[in-house]
Amino acid sequence: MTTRCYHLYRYSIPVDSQLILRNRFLKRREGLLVQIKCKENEGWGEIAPLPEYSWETLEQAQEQAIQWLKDWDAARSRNEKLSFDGLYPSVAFGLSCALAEMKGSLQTEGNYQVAPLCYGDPDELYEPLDQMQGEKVAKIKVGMYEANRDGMIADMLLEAIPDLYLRLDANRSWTPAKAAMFAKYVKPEHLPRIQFLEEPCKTREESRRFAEQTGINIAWDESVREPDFEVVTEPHVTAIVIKPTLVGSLEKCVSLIEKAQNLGMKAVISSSIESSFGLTQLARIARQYTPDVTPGLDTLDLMEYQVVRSWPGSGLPVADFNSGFITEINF
Ligand SMILES: O=C(O)CCC(=O)c1ccccc1C(=O)O
Ligand SMILES: [Mg+2]
Repeated sequence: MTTRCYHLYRYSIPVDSQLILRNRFLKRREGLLVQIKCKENEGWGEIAPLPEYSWETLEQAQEQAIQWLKDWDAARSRNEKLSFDGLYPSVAFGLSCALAEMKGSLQTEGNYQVAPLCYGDPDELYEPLDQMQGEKVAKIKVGMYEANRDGMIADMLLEAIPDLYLRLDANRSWTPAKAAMFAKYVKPEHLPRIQFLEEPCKTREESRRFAEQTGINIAWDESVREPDFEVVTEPHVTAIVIKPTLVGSLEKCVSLIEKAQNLGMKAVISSSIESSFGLTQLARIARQYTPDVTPGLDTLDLMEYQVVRSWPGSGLPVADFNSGFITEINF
């Protein structure tokens, strides 16, 4: 009799009609839930490649996950381990979470105090910021409208809320001239409360120059996933953003976190728009490995349902295994 078993489920839930990823509207968020059981221990993970960001499709991820589970079972019966090397990032992340849960190495408490995310209307921030305990930090997407408007909004919020810290995210959208235009509208005395601006310009070199010229701290996000990236100290680079679904196994994420922490930089655990299932695991990872940093996980409200595990305090309905949104994959 075998002591190991595993199951895969596919979820597909409707999302808020406004959600645009790069060039495309996302109508449903789809992904896999994997369950691994070994004797009386079990662990779960979410594998959810993000369209427009992940290189792998859900079909490719599913096929690879099935193969890995079969190989893992065979390896374990010879008392060997099976590594996550060569797997797609989303697959490595989901499987490594399932193993970590099973082994009890992923703690159960999470950090559900996230940085409220604003896509352009600053009025939406006042209420969540009012509810926030401890460090007041919000994240604003910039680079979608005029750069001077972005600058004015950031400046206005920093002026109106004296204990507010901001994270801004330009997703590499600004030319050096536009980035300079943004900076011009933020009063110098407010600049220290910009914790960081993620990837202001199209290239790392332009972003570095922007930081040097304006004194605004920056963070790497897209760069972290590029093959030549290394965590090193650089002037004005105060953080790296880690999106585990796009980065890879939990072990790989933890190694990046430790490198950043050793160099005095923040490592920010951030969402790739996972379901509540994956987001609650990310909140646990954040609490365990980045206890002093507010994670960037405020994306649950883009969805119309939660998936199986609920986020504390969320009022969204929870889709369970019998809901019709989740189907088992037989293999
Ligand atoms: O980091 C956060 O606070 C929220 C997550 C987020 O912004 C994001 C989510 C999915 C894909 C890309 C991005 C991004 O950082 O641009
Ligand atoms: Mg970003």
